[in-house]
Amino acid sequence: MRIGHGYDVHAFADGDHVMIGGVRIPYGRGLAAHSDGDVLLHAICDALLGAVAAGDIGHHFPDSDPANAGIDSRLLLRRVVQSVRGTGWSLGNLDATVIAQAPRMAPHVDAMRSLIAADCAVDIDAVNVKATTTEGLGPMGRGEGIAAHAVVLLQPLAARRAE
Ligand SMILES: Nc1ccn([C@@H]2O[C@H](COP(=O)(O)O)[C@@H](O)[C@H]2O)c(=O)n1
Ligand SMILES: C[C@@]1(CO)OP(=O)(O)OP(=O)(O)OC[C@H]1O
Repeated sequence: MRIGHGYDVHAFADGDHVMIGGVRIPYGRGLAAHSDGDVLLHAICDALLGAVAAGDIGHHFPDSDPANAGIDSRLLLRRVVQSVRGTGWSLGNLDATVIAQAPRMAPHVDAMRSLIAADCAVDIDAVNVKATTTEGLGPMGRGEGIAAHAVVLLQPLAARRAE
């Protein structure tokens, strides 16, 4: 087994929606980023890369590369999943936490889980997404941005086939 952790944060900027877990959530602000700013998917990518000691998302998809400008983070996640599988590991399960005072994540959590599970080629039961405010404390509590943590457990590809 291999374990990995990922963390990402993006500041709010002008806009009318945020992309979180592949879901477009209408909101009075957007997230500043080179890509679509999907902080949850970025944290998951980093957790997956961390689990196979392959660095981080910025190493594989630099924000200096125009090809990544405005890119759909689901594409990045699928590429990371392929790369992880190439090393002989596959996702066992993942658990993630979105830290945001607003907008509300709860109505969108099942849609996020479904998209993430599809991109990681696992059952939805292997994917948990939860959200918390910081009760108004700190930068997220002041509504300056959104952060996300993700933890993944990988299993050998052979073990998965044997299940
Ligand atoms: N952006 C958020 C933050 C939290 N939730 C949900 O609200 C519940 C209470 O959150 P706490 O701040 O007290 O941890 C919790 O069940 C969260 O799922 C949310 O939907 N969106
Ligand atoms: C995803 C990338 C690449 O478009 O850019 P951002 O959207 O700015 O996101 P960040 O979390 O800073 O991570 C890595 C980047 O290289």
